[in-house]
Amino acid sequence: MDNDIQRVLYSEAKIQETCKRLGSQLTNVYRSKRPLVVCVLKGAVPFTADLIKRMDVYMDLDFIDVSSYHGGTKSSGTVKLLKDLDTSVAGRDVLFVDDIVDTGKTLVYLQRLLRNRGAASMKVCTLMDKPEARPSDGVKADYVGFQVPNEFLVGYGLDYQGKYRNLPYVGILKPDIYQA
Ligand SMILES: O=P(O)(O)OC[C@H]1O[C@H](OP(=O)(O)OP(=O)(O)O)[C@H](O)[C@@H]1O
Ligand SMILES: Nc1nc2[nH]cnc2c(=O)[nH]1
Repeated sequence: MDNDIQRVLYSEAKIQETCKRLGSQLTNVYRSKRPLVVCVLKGAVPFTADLIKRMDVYMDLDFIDVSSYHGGTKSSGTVKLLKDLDTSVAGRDVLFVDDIVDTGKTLVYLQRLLRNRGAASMKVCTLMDKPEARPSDGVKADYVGFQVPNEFLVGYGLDYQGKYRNLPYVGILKPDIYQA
């Protein structure tokens, strides 16, 4: 897989350092609460796994699966709910964990869905934020690892046609991979 990567943007060590920083920030925020951590499948799996180990709080963990990217590099614009939570969110302090906020459509969809179910609070922690991909008055993440350039990224959960999620770092693919 390494041969398909043109440039590494965030190394494994840098990502782990960032998980540690975000984890201690979130420990302070949720110290006296018991948050419901919602991992947004599938891309957020590696980040969620590393982040929650750095959060020294009592918490519950659940998973929701939504999708708007269908094998390519562009959002279809329509977010679909593929798997719902198992937990009731009424009165809960919800922390969404995602790998990237890009156009923000996924987040808008998720916040609307859970607001209607009576969550007490909703915050968003994302490893990567691509603010250039949405209007300046668009949705905002509360806790951000890296502000990333407006490019299509892979690795550490992020896929291209289902591949590269298991790379331990985040990078940019060589252009010929898209043409292959
Ligand atoms: O801000 P947006 O433009 O909505 O993009 C962000 C979403 O896109 C990716 O998920 P995707 O829909 O590709 O599903 P996946 O995590 O299963 O790959 C990523 O994991 C985010 O959830
Ligand atoms: N693989 C991948 N998926 C995304 N979903 C939203 N933005 C991205 C991105 O830059 N790369």
